[in-house]
Formats: sequence, structure tokens, C-alpha cells
Amino acid sequence: MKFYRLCIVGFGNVGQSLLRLLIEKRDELREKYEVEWQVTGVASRRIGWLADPEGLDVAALLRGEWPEQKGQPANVREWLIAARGDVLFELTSLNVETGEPAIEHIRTALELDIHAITANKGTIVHGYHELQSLSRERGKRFLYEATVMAGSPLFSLFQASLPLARLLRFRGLLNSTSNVVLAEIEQGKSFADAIKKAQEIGIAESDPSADVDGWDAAVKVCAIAKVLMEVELPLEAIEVQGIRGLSVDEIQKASLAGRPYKLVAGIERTEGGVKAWVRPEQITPGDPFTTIGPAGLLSHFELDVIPGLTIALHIPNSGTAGPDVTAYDVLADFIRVVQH
Ligand SMILES: NC(=O)C1=CN([C@@H]2O[C@H](COP(=O)(O)OP(=O)(O)OC[C@H]3O[C@@H](n4cnc5c(N)ncnc54)[C@H](OP(=O)(O)O)[C@@H]3O)[C@@H](O)[C@H]2O)C=CC1
Ligand SMILES: N[C@@H](CC=O)C(=O)O
Repeated sequence: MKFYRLCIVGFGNVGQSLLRLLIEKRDELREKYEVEWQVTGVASRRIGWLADPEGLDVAALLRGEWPEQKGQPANVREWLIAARGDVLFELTSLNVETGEPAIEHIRTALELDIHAITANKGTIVHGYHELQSLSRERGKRFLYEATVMAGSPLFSLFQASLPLARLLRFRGLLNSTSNVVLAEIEQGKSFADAIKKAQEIGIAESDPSADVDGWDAAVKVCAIAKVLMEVELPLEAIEVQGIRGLSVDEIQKASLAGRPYKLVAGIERTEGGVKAWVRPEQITPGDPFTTIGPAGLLSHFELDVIPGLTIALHIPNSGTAGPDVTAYDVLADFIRVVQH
């Protein structure tokens, strides 16, 4: 039996879903992978750096009850050492501009020979090469399946099942929040109430302007360029237009005409590199984008060896399905660590 001490930084929607899923899958992890785990560290701005190498009470954490700890660790390094972590789950809020402090959290974990798993796409855009090479140097994993198309295999699909395939073109729905907001406005809700709906489902970023202004999708396009196309694409080089500029009237009329708006992201290779964009587009009947609900995600890839490959992810427009499927990607990365 292998035993892992787990540390979670960022204990919001995804962090809590992950903990619930780890508990739900505890027996299967033991039976199928001979893995036992304990959460020995939990941290966030409100919680501080909680650590107990003997294991924290996970049921209490999920009830929002944090044990009083005198002399808490002062920073991520002290925290990981105090918790004697084996795996760090980095699940803090997206920082579009710098990817921090998530990059620092992951760098510190790898320097301490701790595997790092993240759902935070800022780390890919701003820290991918550094963190990849550090993870190789230390012989530890840095995994990020949940960062793009959370809930469906994307990076692991390419890595495991599409060797030597060259990605030429991509078009997709990468931001659930914008598409939920558009669908809610089509039903007569105000912009503010539509955002509230996305927040209730747990899919909006901590600052939802990253969603509706197109930056969350842009960061994901950038991650696709970096990881799947091996191309450097600065965020500033992406043509980004969010949904905020659309009026309620435009959104509702487009929907009534059977050509609703969706926030669409795309990238294609050009002679000199790549061209990438995020923008609202009216979709026509028969477009694969019409086949999924508002919170769903869809990616269509054109490869040199496969003319068209589509991944569609269906997410109910209620409950905590968004963070739950994200947590599953994070758990799948944990299993990859266990099999390392
Ligand atoms: N929700 C989803 O469906 C998906 C989310 N993601 C990504 O997963 C990550 C987490 O998302 P989600 O759980 O929804 O976000 P939430 O806003 O629900 O939670 C974010 C958590 O990060 C903590 N946090 C923020 N800044 C810091 C910091 N500087 N130091 C320590 N903790 C910090 C917050 O702490 P506190 O509350 O104490 O301020 C909170 O616990 C994000 O990067 C997001 O982009 C990826 C795919 C899907
Ligand atoms: N805010 C994001 C969450 C996942 O990355 C979205 O709405 O798609």
C-alpha cells in the first residue's frame, strides 16, 4: 500500500469538489491502486496555511470548520514542509496577467520534491516551460489536465493516443460562463442575474470579468498553442473580444432568429506561426456547437493525420457539475502520479 500526504491550496469550488471526490473514491483507490491518502495541508487566503502531518479532519473541512492552529506556517514552503506533503493540488484563482501566486506554489512544491497538479491555467501560460523542466529535473510530475476543457481528456488524450499528430486548426467553446450568461439573457434575465447563475453552478472565475471579457478563453487558447502546438503565443497576440459588448436586444434577436451567439475560440497555423482569436459568433443550425447545453464545452481539432476530431462535454446547467467534473480531471492526474 502506498501512502500519500495531500496538500490543497485554494479551497473554493474545485478544492471542495476534489475533497468530496477523494472521499467518495477512497475505497476504489485502495482496492484498484493500493493507495491510501490523508489531507495534511489546506490553505487559502481566508484559511491561512493549515498543516497537520497526522491528517486533518476532512469532514470538518468540508463543513467549513478549520482547527485553531497557533504558530501557523508563514508561507507555502513552510506549509508544505510542515504538512510533509507528497502531492500539491494548486487550485487557487486565475491570475490572467502573471499566473501568480500559483506558479510560486508549484515551483516550491517541485523544489521540495513534491508532485504538483493544477487546474489553474495561468500556470501554463506564464510558467509552463519553467515548471516542466523543473519537474523533469526533480523527477516529479507537473500535471494540468483540468486547465482546459475541464472534465474531458485533452492533454492526456494527445499525449497518450495521438503520437506525432500535428494540430493544424482548433475551434471551440472553451468558456462555460459566457455561454451560460448568453443563454440566461436569451431567457430574459439581466446580465447581473445571468452571472449569478454561473456563480451558483460554480463555473465562474473568482473574478467573472475574466470570463465575460474573453480572457479565460484566451488563456486556454494560449495553453493549447503552447502544449499541443508547441508554439509561443503571447496573450497580447490573441484577438480577444468578450460578450460584454453585445446588447440584450442583439442577444435575444439572434436567438429568436435561430442563430444564437456563443463565445467561440479558435487558433490556426499560418505561414509565420499561428493566428488566434476569441469572439462572440452567431452559430448556424447544424453547427456542432448547437448540440451541447449552455454550460457544456466543445473542441474541434483538425490534425495533419485526422481531418476532424471533436470532443464534446455535457454539463448540466445546475448543481455543482462544473467543479465536480474539474475535480475528476484533477483526480485522474493524481492517479497518473500514483502510477508514476
Ligand atoms: N470552477 C470550475 O469549473 C473550473 C475552475 N478552474 C480553475 O480552478 C481554479 C479554482 O477555481 P474555483 O475553485 O472555481 O475558484 P473559487 O473562486 O471557488 O476558489 C478559489 C480559491 O482560491 C483561493 N485563493 C485565491 N487566491 C489565493 C492566494 N493568493 N493564496 C491562497 N489561496 C488563494 C481562494 O481563497 P479565499 O476564498 O480564502 O479567498 C479560494 O479558496 C481556478 O484557477 C479556475 O480557473 C478550471 C476549470 C474549471
Ligand atoms: N470559468 C471557466 C471555468 C473553467 O475553466 C469557465 O466558465 O469555463
